[in-house]
Amino acid sequence: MSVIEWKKDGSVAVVSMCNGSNRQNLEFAETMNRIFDEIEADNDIFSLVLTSSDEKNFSQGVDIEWMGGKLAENDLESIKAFMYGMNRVFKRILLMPLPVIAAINGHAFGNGAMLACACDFRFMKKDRGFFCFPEVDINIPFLPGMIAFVRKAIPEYKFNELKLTGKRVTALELAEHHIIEKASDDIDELKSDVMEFARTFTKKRGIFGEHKRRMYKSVVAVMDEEDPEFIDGLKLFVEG
Ligand SMILES: C/C=C/C(=O)SCCNC(=O)CCNC(=O)[C@H](O)C(C)(C)COP(=O)(O)OP(=O)(O)OC[C@H]1O[C@@H](n2cnc3c(N)ncnc32)[C@H](O)[C@@H]1OP(=O)(O)O
Repeated sequence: MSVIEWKKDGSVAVVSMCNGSNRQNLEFAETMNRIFDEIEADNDIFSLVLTSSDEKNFSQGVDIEWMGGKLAENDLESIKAFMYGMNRVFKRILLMPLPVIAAINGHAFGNGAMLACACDFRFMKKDRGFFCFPEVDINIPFLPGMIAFVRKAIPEYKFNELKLTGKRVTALELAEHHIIEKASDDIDELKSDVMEFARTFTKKRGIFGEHKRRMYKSVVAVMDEEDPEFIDGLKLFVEG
């Protein structure tokens, strides 16, 4: 079974991460990029909802165990392919010529939280699930490109707090700072809120894509120009 699946619901593509905690590894990145190819090729799709079928998790971020295994095998190329693959996922969301809406149905940690931040809009349910950047506690620095695109989703004062404390927050706190459109009561309300919002979009791809290209030009430049130094040099952890 695939780690990510998608289906069409009218003009909306619903992409569901379906591998439990949805840890991100090379297979995750390659599958997401393949699904984006399929969605972009279908001109009857006007919005994309990104969610997970798991009861508890949206995505818990990087698959640290997979990465540790690749390091132990000295398979550094797979790690680099994963990092570039995820950057491609983030960049494609930033530039996709249709709205990408995250339905955060559970825990969104690290790269999982970042995945939601790359999206144009976010909704989250409030009864269970935390949003968190734990990197400060697990010795993982953000890539420069990550810092650049998270800033478009989170006000600077709040990003400063979340990034430097590593605190876990719920949908209610995210809604207070307009990081999400709405804190939905439960999974059923989340689904209906997100689908109702997604269906309001029937914008032409040309103009929608051009808006996003101009808005995120400087973010994409950071990803293209500054990230390779850290990925190619595998400067992914900080000691001490
Ligand atoms: C550059 C990028 C780097 C990376 O990506 S690095 C990887 C980063 N990822 C991580 O570090 C993830 C690591 N994973 C974890 O730490 C844990 O795997 C989780 C915290 C994600 C989940 O832990 P669990 O114990 O399975 O969580 P629960 O059972 O869902 O919740 C624990 C308690 O918290 C309550 N709770 C959860 N959400 C809410 C909410 N929104 N409002 C109020 N309470 C909530 C629950 O009910 C429960 O409580 P009760 O223990 O009493 O049953």
